[in-house]
Amino acid sequence: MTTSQDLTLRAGIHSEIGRLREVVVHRPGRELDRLTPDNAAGLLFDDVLWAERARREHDEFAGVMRGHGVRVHLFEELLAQALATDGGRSFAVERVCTGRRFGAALARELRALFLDTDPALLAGYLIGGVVKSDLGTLGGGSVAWQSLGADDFVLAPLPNTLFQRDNAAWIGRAVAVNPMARAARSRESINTRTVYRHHPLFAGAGFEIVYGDDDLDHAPATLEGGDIHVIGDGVAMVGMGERTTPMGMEALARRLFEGGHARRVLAVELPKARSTMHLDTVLTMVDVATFVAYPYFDQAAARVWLLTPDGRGRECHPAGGRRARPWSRRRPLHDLPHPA
Ligand SMILES: NC(=O)NCCC[C@H](N)C(=O)O
Repeated sequence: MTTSQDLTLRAGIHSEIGRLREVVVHRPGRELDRLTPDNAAGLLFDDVLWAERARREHDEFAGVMRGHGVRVHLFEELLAQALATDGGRSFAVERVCTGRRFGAALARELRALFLDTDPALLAGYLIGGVVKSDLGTLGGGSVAWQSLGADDFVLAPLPNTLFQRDNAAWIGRAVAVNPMARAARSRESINTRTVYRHHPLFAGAGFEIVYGDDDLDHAPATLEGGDIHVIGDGVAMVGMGERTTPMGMEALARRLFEGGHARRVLAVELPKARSTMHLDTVLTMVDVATFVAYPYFDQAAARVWLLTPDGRGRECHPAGGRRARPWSRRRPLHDLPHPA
């Protein structure tokens, strides 16, 4: 059960460890059923998941959160509700059905079809993907269509919708709709923007989208929410590694400062490897000055910069030198010394 219809939203994230009141999660859908040994790696999965089991586990998890008084919003429902508005539907359809993605002839037909599709079914298509046989007879003059087999994807599935934290991140009352580093996840932003722009739940929620809510190609200034930790007291920590680049981090920091959403950003360099894909892969904040750390992440070797609203980013060296005295083992991260 979701209460997304209730139009009062307590929106904002002010720390990693405060009380959770509202959460957006995605219940695994058809996109997970569509993972195969052949396409898993391209869709950024190490293996094929047991989708039915994932759904059961998801339902239990959501139930536990509800039991603690958390209002749980299911992303696919939010998307369907946003697509039920005229503005939301045309916003999404225009951006998904482009000539570049499908060729002009098929794009035109898909646009007409999707504008006329039931919102819940369309939300399922936009997340779960579409194979040729889902659509019946289409594409009279389209070579792109004719060249597809019955089981080929017309529209690829987005199985990483599961990782809701990555595509949209809240920092205080600021939202970044993140330009994703991998092509397999880039379409997630269209779905997320559709929800934030067109779902009535967010209409009066008093937040500002500070990054990514446009049709620009932001690469190489990519940014993923798993790299963003809201430490508290106006400080955000951003990992830079395989997915988030220094340019993406700087763009976010500048927008956060301009909007008064943060007073400090700590940028932490991560090894560019899958095992340290995001900051939240290696560090989890569990109390005001306590993190659980991935043991193979060499904290002492990590370079850290402090960015301030004057537009400067300065590397932080703890007293005695970075290697001589690993700050991360002695001080809470939000207590880093100010650079000289
Ligand atoms: N924040 C996270 O832990 N995100 C995990 C993302 C995994 C996903 N398969 C990806 O490669 O993007």
